[in-house]
Amino acid sequence: MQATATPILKFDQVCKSFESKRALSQLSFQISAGMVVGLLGQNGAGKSTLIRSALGIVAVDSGQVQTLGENPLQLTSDAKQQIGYVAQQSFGYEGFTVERALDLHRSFYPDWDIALEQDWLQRFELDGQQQVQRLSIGQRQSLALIMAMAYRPKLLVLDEPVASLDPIARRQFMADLFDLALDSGSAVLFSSHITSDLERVASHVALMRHGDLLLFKEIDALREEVRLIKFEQSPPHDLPAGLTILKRKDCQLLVDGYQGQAFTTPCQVESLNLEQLFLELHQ
Ligand SMILES: Nc1ncnc2c1ncn2[C@@H]1O[C@H](COP(=O)(O)OP(=O)(O)OP(=O)(O)O)[C@@H](O)[C@H]1O
Repeated sequence: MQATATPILKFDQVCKSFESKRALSQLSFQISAGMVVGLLGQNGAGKSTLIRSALGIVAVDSGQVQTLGENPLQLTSDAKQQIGYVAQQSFGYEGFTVERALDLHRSFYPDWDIALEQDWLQRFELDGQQQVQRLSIGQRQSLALIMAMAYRPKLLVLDEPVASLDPIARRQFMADLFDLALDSGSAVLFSSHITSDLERVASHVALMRHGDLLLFKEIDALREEVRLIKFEQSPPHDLPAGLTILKRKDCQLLVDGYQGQAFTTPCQVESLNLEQLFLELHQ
């Protein structure tokens, strides 16, 4: 996938603590148009704080965040019109039917794509006459997704968007996310605990632990370059050039930057899928 050079979201050395608790630690990364970035990390790793900082819901302590080239705490209405956001907890519109809720929501966005809205209503099998408060949690989440996507925002931010969706809706939604990013020149940032979804649709993965960004990497490059090296004895001190150690445990090293380098001591080199990588990093 080609990503243009101008970053849609940029974090530079960003730190954020809540009282003495560190939520973000020296975070730096950039997201450009066409990128679908999956944010992965344990509970409390800092994913929501990162997302909220990007949207100006949370003020960072130090470093710089730029969202669509602006300070997220002072976004212009023009920039706000180009951001779509679905939070972990669902939204209001109680007392409205689905149709009336969409009518109201649509009125805020001049670039609303009615065909896209209708298409998604059908895919999620949402009934326009249904009262919002009678929708199941998954159906509400589906409606929230339509509301965040139908104006084809330049930046779409989703905090665990599919956790409440059934596997069919989830698969469909994740596939469409990718298409949307490609078609509309959008960037997508989403958090998920479902590594298989993330592996299937994300172009990049951002892996967080205790507020640190351990890895921000293209999925294909991750498959190629992250390896678990199992040595017969303690790992040697002088490793081949180009390797970055992600984790050291007993006779094992988890490394990034593997390109077929040869080791001087006997070892076994194993590739990992995303779930295995996640487990290795957290064991
Ligand atoms: N408003 C807040 N006040 C105090 N502490 C907070 C606040 N928001 C987040 N934290 C703390 O910051 C850390 C990161 O939380 P965050 O919600 O960003 O994690 P997360 O990766 O999104 O977790 P989860 O997967 O459970 O949603 C946690 O230790 C959390 O307790």
